[in-house]
Amino acid sequence: MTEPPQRARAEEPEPADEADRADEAGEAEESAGTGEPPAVRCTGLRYSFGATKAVDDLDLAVRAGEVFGLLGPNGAGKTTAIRAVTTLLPVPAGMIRVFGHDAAKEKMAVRRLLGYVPQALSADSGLTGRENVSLFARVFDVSRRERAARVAEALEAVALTDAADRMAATYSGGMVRRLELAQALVSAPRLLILDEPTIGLDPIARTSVWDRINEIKRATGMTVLVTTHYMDEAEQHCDRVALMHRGRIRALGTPERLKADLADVLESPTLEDVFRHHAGSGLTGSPSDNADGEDFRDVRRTRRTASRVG
Ligand SMILES: Nc1ncnc2c1ncn2[C@@H]1O[C@H](COP(=O)(O)OP(=O)(O)OP(=O)(O)O)[C@@H](O)[C@H]1O
Repeated sequence: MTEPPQRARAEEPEPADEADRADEAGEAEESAGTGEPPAVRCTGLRYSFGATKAVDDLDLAVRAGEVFGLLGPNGAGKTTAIRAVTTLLPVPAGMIRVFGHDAAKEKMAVRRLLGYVPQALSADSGLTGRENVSLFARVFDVSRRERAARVAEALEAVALTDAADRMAATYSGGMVRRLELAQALVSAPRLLILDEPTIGLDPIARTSVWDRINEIKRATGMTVLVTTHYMDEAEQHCDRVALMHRGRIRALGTPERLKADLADVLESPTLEDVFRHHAGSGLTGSPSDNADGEDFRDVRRTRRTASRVG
């Protein structure tokens, strides 16, 4: 990855016209012909841990059926935002709606619509793959009559049928991640939320996880909301991305559009260049805006060493 020239940080991209802006922000989804509410709508979402504003006035609409990527460095607020969407963090009414249901007022309705793969390990190494998925089927109230078939389908969808009756402790990192996907899929969610689904995986395992996600999305029309540090994955697999920094969305749009917006100031910009432009000193003019000095490359290096499987 090449270093972006300094001038890219000092110049703002050309603003898009209002209609495009609204469309990029997801505001036009209801007039897009489906009449369906967005999969997720956050309106002025705020969440603080004591004095730390983890999410600060976030507006976002994820369209039904898209793969939406939330990108940002450590501490940007991505996990906090998606945990609020899952209802695991309480927020006041009116801030989050999932397929039209208010996350504060209709918590159970929202929970029934989504599958969540957290960043932390959620599979039990002392159970087989099938037992792990069955456990989630029970937790998510999949009827006893349907359970065995749904578990088998979920394992099949992530290509773990052959390994289903082996202990999860014998799985590779990529297989564990696919198992966690199966756990989230067993309740047939309309919205799949994935927090760093490929963290710590080698490139082949990363590809295999994304292949499964894309196939499931094609087969079911499921909406996918994903956080990732991997810009290449976001470019390749996300329909739209939001770049988040210090609790706020700094840019939002298709990867192509965000790069095109920067084309006037940088030759062949990458998504990483776009992020640097928006989250670096370019936004505030203050060099201290990225005072911790950490960028995606640092994050990627750190996370590559992360041990995912126990
Ligand atoms: N349980 C908590 N208690 C106190 N502060 C927290 C807690 N969880 C998150 N924070 C703080 O909130 C901010 C946002 O954290 P969050 O985990 O949402 O970021 P993130 O973008 O998901 O980062 P990462 O990629 O490292 O997971 C950070 O400053 C973090 O230190």
